[in-house]
Amino acid sequence: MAGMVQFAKMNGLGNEILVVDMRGRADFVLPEAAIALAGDKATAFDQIMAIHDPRIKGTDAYIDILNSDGSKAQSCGNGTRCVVQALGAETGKQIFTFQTVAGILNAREHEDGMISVDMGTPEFNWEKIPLGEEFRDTRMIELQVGPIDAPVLHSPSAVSMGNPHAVFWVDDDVNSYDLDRFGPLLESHPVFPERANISIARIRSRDELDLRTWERGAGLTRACGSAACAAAVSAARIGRTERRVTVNVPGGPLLIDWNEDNNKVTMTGPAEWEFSGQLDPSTGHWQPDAPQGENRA
Ligand SMILES: N[C@@H](CCC[C@H](N)C(=O)O)C(=O)O
Repeated sequence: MAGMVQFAKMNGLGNEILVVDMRGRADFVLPEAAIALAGDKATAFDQIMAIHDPRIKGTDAYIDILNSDGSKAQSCGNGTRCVVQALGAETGKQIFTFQTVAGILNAREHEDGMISVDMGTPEFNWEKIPLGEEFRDTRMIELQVGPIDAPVLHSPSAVSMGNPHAVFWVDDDVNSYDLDRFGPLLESHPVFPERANISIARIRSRDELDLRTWERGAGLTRACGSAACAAAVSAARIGRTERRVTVNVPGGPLLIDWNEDNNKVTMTGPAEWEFSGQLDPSTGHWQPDAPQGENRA
């Protein structure tokens, strides 16, 4: 299907997002289009959130998520907030239900502009994360970086928030680790058959964490919402924090709240609009919208 579609360049705490309006169409944003858009400085992004017509009753949209390497992702917390802000501005609605390949997501925009997303139920079973070998206890799995007798990073917690995550715990500054170097090696380690998002986390107190993430399919990012959720539930699971924590990512703070029934992780944070345009979902060719006030033919 030919033709341009509308998009908005947005960000969620510096996690670079393209929200692409695919409603009314049967085609998808193709991986080659994603790679072309990611390679252009003006449209460089971490995730594309492609909004499609709802597939099931009671949902507002189906969302297809692509990483900047063209691969698909099951979940994207920061991108979901961007979709809520974009659709909220269009419709005046504040409450949304989306379907993704990982299931149903409920989200709400608050009066102050902050947006909460229910990121669903964390999965700790090794086969479902998935891990490449059996680990009965995924609170700390056997995996290390560096010399066997003095590892630089070791024993990460593993969890799926719809997408696979490994969280390495450190006691010092998360910025002092060369995540640029370890990230790509760990992302594709055989213990993660579907690759994984790799994070380094420092627990500051029972209600605050610092976090940096190397994202599967996107590399180092300024924020990763699902990783913030993964770190928060993992820290609570090993007994080092409460269930409600602030997670400081390079782009700013996210509030994460894991409910007592263990089936809901609510992430709250901002979303920001940058500019809009039209793009071709099969090639990635794009053009900006005329600035407001200019005469559009
Ligand atoms: N930035 C996202 C997570 C993106 C998906 C990830 N790279 C994957 O492939 O699983 C977020 O905010 O959650």
